[in-house]
Amino acid sequence: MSSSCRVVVLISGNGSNLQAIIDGCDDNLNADIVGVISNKPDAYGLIRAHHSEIDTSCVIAYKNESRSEYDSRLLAAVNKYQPDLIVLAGFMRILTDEFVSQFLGKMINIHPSLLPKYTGLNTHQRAIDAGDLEHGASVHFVIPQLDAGPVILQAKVPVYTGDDATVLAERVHEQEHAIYPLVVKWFSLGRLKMLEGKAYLDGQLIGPSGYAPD
Ligand SMILES: Nc1nc2c(c(=O)[nH]1)N[C@@H](CN(C=O)c1ccc(C(=O)N[C@@H](CCC(=O)O)C(=O)O)cc1)CN2
Ligand SMILES: NCC(=O)N[C@@H]1O[C@H](COP(=O)([O-])[O-])[C@@H](O)[C@H]1O
Repeated sequence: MSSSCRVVVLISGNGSNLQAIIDGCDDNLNADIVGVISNKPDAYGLIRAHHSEIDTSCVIAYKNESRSEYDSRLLAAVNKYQPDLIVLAGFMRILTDEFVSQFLGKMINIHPSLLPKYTGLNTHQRAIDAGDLEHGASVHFVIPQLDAGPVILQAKVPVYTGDDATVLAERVHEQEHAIYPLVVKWFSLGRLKMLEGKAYLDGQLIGPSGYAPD
């Protein structure tokens, strides 16, 4: 059996996606979360990690610290774990090109929209305001350009009349918790790769809207 995939998860908040991946790793013996790093000391995801006896650390931004200086400290904290995969799970900082370039093809993110729609923040309200009938989440490889990396897997949810951002977010979260652990499993089994800026599963090119079974 190949050695386990060493996974480091970066968070900023509640950590429900972290929890889904923790739970998923219990079944997927090929992945092992070796560290959780937060930029916020009060992130509930740190509690979740502690409950699962996962090592945690905080990298808190100093006042007047440049983005590059912060990312240098974050890089040192990440590399202590010697990860095979970095998972951004509600990590709410834009990472510098220098940081991202260290982990091309081994860093993924979950974004609460059907990319390429609604990169950035406040995606649920933007979908509601636009009158969209469907919304969702996307798992993608991380590249320097924000939320622009090749999409790996998407999940769609309906948008109902009367939805507010909180209700829609909860509907999206349910789908996030299903797809993110699956993508981590694919990567940990060596099935998922990023080559020349494109995502491949089992050697097959993944389309712009993510993997779609035949
Ligand atoms: N270089 C990259 N960095 C990050 C990516 C990426 O694709 N490339 N994904 C994001 C995750 N993300 C959306 O999925 C995201 C996170 C944060 C922000 C943002 O505007 N952050 C602000 C601070 C906001 C806050 O503190 O609430 C900032 O960093 O100035 C946008 C999108 C992770 N990083
Ligand atoms: N742009 C990044 C972004 O908005 N990510 C979103 O933050 C939430 C984190 O929830 P969690 O802390 O419960 O996993 C998730 O919905 C994720 O899609």
